[in-house]
Amino acid sequence: MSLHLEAKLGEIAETVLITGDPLRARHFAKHLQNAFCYNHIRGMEGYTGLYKGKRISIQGTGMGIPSTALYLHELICDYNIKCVIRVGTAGALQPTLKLGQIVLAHQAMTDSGVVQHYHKTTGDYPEANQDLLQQARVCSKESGIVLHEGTIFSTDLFYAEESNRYQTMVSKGVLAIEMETSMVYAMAKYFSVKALSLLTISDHILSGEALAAEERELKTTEMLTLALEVALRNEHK
Ligand SMILES: O=P(O)(O)O[C@H]1O[C@H](CO)[C@@H](O)[C@H]1O
Ligand SMILES: O=c1cc[nH]c(=O)[nH]1
Repeated sequence: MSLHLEAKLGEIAETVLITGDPLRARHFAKHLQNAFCYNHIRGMEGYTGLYKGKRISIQGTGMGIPSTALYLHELICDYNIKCVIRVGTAGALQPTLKLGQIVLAHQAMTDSGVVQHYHKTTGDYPEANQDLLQQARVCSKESGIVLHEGTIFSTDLFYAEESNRYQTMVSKGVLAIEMETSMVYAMAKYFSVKALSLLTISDHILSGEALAAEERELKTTEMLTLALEVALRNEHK
């Protein structure tokens, strides 16, 4: 048991899928066999079950870097997890991206002041684990689920008032914006844990179009399938 998770030692698998919405974790857990809920503290549900015979956990983290960093710290330092795959949603920044498409985040820029606590170098950005990136490409090819690969941006501020806020990101070719990946990649590297982030486009920053809540659940299932296949093939070294 840790401060915010009541799972017994051994109840959380070495590979954990994380997602902002704890109800999405509950929904995703329906894709596992024999899944059980190991955490109810603060309603931040977490489940462990089997996918094609492999133990996998799915944990809600809440929105944003502070909440995600707290759960990820406890998962790594108190429950010894070895691999984390974020399955989240993001806003598209490039006109070529369509609602429901999936982004594979190579690296994540950020405006957060706390990521530097774990990512101490300047001039580069926290990156995905290369083995997991490669596995995601293989799974994408085999399943026919298309991935859009590139840089994303993790922000601390969902709503911002400047009209030109996204201009630089768009012109630099940043694919999408969300609120956690930069810290997930930075912490994972710091603690020698593997990390990958898959993001379903839930809205379009440029056009304002957005998926309805029920559509969002439907569209995120493809991303979940891909994440489970990556998790299945991942070996801990
Ligand atoms: O769908 P999730 O994983 O919550 O991710 C995105 O959605 C939330 C904002 O609506 C932020 O957490 C953002 O990163
Ligand atoms: O952080 C996020 C997540 C989804 N869509 C956005 O526009 N921002």
